[in-house]
Amino acid sequence: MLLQIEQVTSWYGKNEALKQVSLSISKGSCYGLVGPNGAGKSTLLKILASIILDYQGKIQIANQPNGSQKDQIGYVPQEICLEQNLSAISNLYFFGRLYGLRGKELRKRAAEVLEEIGLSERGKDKVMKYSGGMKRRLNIGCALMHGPKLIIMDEPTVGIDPQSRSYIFQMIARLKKKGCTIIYATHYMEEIEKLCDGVAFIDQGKIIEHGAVNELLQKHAIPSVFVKGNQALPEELDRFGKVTNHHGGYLITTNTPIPVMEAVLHRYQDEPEELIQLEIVRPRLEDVFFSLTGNELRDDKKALQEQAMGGKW
Ligand SMILES: Nc1ncnc2c1ncn2[C@@H]1O[C@H](COP(=O)(O)OP(=O)(O)OP(=O)(O)O)[C@@H](O)[C@H]1O
Repeated sequence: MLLQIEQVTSWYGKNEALKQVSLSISKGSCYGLVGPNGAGKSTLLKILASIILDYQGKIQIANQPNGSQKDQIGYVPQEICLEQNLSAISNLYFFGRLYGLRGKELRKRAAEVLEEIGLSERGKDKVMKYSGGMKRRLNIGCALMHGPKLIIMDEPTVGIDPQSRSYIFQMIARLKKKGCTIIYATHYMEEIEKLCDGVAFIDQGKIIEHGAVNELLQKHAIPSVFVKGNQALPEELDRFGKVTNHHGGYLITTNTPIPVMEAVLHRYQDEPEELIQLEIVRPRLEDVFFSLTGNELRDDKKALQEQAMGGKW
């Protein structure tokens, strides 16, 4: 394990923002932290990054005594934290100096990071001329200057275009390949499915479930078979699972999709042209969250997506 979080509890005044949070995160993994607004994600990440120092519990990075983790961690805050009047290179120099880099070493590292975030050609431009996506990438770059082994990203894809999102995903894959560990907080389940090996669901300051993404899908969510056609459904399908109307067809929620599909194919064998669609619908992490909490991840999902994408998701 690279990181052990044990029984971490934290307050803002009387508001208990984190309640006995415990997690183990292995080296070289990308670990997702998902939860609705106000769940406690940012608070946990700020504690890990030593921005919030007042908490109860224990945080241990492998081979580091408790409390000396700062240099091992790169923190990408939710808000863009850049000096708009300076160039990308100057911003990188600033963060590099904070971590003790100087002279040749500082310049070399800034050039490497610019390359890594795909901004080498624009390094001398002022940040104010950058698009939202470029600023996000530079925001990440600043956290990479000191070569941390644990990188904490707090919703790094909010407000960016699809190309920059995809670029950030590729960066994360490269960082993982180099052996870095990433903790990635987001509202977007599809990002977790794409990027993460493990995930923790957090709600009202508590971890409500955690584990490998595939295991959680298997444990909590049931696949379905979608059938659309001009024949009535075979009656025996009722015994395989719940049948609901869905998009002009039927959805049979079942742990045994193959016999369901066989029964449907049997029904249509003499008139196959009458069968319009037959497919297994795999469960999504969104379904797992819903089955655990009874809530959608976000009531304001659409609003935030629209804000993020300027209407285009
Ligand atoms: N600076 C603060 N002062 C007082 N309360 C705060 C502060 N920051 C967060 N909180 C409260 O702590 C709880 C956890 O907030 P936190 O920002 O960690 O959640 P989050 O999951 O990151 O939410 P979001 O997705 O909206 O960023 C919420 O009830 C929030 O209102």
